[in-house]
Amino acid sequence: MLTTAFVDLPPLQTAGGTITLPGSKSISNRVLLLAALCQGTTTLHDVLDSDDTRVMLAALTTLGCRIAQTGNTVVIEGLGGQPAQKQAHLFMGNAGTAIRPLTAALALMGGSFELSGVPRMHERPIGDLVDALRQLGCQIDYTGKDGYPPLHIGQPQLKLDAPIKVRGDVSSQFLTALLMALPLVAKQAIVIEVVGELISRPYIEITLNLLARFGIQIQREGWQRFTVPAGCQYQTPGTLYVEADASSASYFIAAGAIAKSTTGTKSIKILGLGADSIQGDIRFIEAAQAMGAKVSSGPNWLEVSQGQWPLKAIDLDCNHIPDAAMTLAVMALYAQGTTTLRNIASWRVKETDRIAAMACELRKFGATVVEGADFIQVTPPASPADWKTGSIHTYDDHRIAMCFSLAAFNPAQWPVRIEDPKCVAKTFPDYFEALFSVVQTAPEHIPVICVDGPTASGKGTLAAQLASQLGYHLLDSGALYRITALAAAQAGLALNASGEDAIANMAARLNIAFKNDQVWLDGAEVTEQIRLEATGMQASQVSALSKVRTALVALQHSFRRLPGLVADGRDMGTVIFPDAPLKVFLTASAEQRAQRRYKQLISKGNPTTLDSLRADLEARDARDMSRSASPLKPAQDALLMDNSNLSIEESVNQVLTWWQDKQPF
Ligand SMILES: Nc1ncnc2c1ncn2[C@@H]1O[C@H](COP(=O)(O)OP(=O)(O)OP(=O)(O)O)[C@@H](O)[C@H]1O
Ligand SMILES: Nc1ccn([C@H]2C[C@H](O)[C@@H](COP(=O)(O)O)O2)c(=O)n1
Repeated sequence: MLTTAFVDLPPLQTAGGTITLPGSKSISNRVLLLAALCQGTTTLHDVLDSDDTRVMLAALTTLGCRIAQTGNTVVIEGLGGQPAQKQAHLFMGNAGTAIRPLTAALALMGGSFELSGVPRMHERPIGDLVDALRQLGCQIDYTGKDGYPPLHIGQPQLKLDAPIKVRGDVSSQFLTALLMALPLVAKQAIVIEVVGELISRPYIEITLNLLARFGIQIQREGWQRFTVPAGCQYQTPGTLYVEADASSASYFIAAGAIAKSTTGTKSIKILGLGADSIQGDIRFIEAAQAMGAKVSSGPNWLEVSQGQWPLKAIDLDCNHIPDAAMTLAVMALYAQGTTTLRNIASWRVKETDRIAAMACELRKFGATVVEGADFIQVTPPASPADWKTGSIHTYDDHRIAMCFSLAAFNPAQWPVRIEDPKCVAKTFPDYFEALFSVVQTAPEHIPVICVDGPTASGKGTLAAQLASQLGYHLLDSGALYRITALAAAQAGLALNASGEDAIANMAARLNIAFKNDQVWLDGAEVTEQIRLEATGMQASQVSALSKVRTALVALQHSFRRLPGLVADGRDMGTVIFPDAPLKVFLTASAEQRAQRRYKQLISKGNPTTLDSLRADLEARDARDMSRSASPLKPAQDALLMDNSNLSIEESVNQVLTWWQDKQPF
């Protein structure tokens, strides 16, 4: 997962490949709770691992439920209708799919429970559910603001004869919560009457479908009246597979519709759900098709490619796909004409006020946006020249981060900045990694920051920190020369012109792997070995051989991957990435460098002397600078930085400032 302050998406061009999506949040949290409420053991496969499901799992564990988790498989020993702990404080984060059904279940079972969440959760209404539960005799108090969490739940005095009325026009989760919890107390039939027009009906269908899998057959009259049958009891289905998340699929369906196909790979194939999914957001496919997407499907898969282009504007009631409809709003940027998405009032009470947020962020691209109480209307920029770009504020809302990543396909080829990308952890922690695995762009669009300079100037330290702060890949090109030198020395080759052909041959076929902070050569860990001063000197020797340098070029280019690269070495800016938008030539006095290396080696327990180190590094620099093949020198357009008197933090901040100065946002 990207944990950086922002991620800059380079302009994207094509899409193609196969992706397996994480499990559905709606299904995961429902089945976790149902498995906890019933008697017996349930094994749930492909469960989503995200912030919201962790909130549910933590709450169930606190309530005394025995849960074993291995990867995405969760085995739950049900509580059999009563929590083992009758007193608890449960932190619900910002997980609406956790707090609502848990409130209902705990209020009916009774005890003494505090339910609270993040500040935004305390702004999300729950009053309609509490009102419904109070009709049943549940004891629920607001401990903050009336109508909103946090809540205190006490011991109920249940009266279940009269039909329960619940509002259905603010959130369907209130009805879901009652439907999931009432079987706990259904000694007699219990009737729920929905007041107002029920929104987001497909989510109720998921609830009914999953309840049926757990042995509860709810009787439904239209969308206004639901009966929980007398004497019904949760029964474990034993094993259950969670479908991939249909809302998460919307970003990849949209990418397939917007992007040109990659040559040879015709489309994006999405694994984990098919068009027959039980999730309401699967109907996003129809909306995407109406806009021009070409979609085919089979058991557990979807395949999407560009159909009509430009996309067609639509005017759609989105009540049935409230979450995925946000993706349509970004697709509208690529449509001819004005797209209107209606009946989306529920957006206003989600993770943020999504109508206001979407309007504000879409305007950053030059779109004309009209917003109303329950609709949004998007007219794209008139021509590629009218497109602008921006830094997308994400409001701690995973869907805003994910859907705006699609703006990186803009025809003006602007990069797009997404702030706080880790907010996707709510439902899709590895969203950006997944996106980068199925979208492509020309290498010259992928930014590279080059850091070249002499030995022990701090290149590696600087490059690693830049990469970590920008979420970029890292190329330590010196390590490649060090590994080559080690392999050559181990093979007994002469590290000079007489061994050049053999070493170059070997360099072209190196079997290396970088795993976390470890370096592996031919299945053996060589992390410490390649960092020895002696290996550095040998690396300097083999790096003077031009055939060896040529043999390592393709490998170095292969590190240029989305979303960007920081590369450190001697010839990054001059030879390997001459088109890099930022080249830094880092120096420090020989005295400073010798002292830094001295401290580094002594702290690792490697005895040495300052004088010998200084002599070695000066000899190494002299060879690196004087060789005929790609000598160490600043690129013509490099920015020079002498960090003799700068701290690491100051050096990093200086380069980040230079980098920011080059951005359009
Ligand atoms: N600005 C700085 N101030 C003080 N110490 C620094 C600074 N930058 C780096 N260092 C320290 O100097 C040592 C050498 O840094 P680093 O290994 O990053 O250099 P390098 O240029 O990559 O070396 P080499 O080319 O030999 O791989 C490290 O211990 C690092 O923590
Ligand atoms: N791009 C590069 C990177 C490294 N080398 C050579 C020269 C160095 O002395 C040696 C070890 O590099 P270090 O790990 O100290 O950065 O490898 C090069 O020629 N070109």
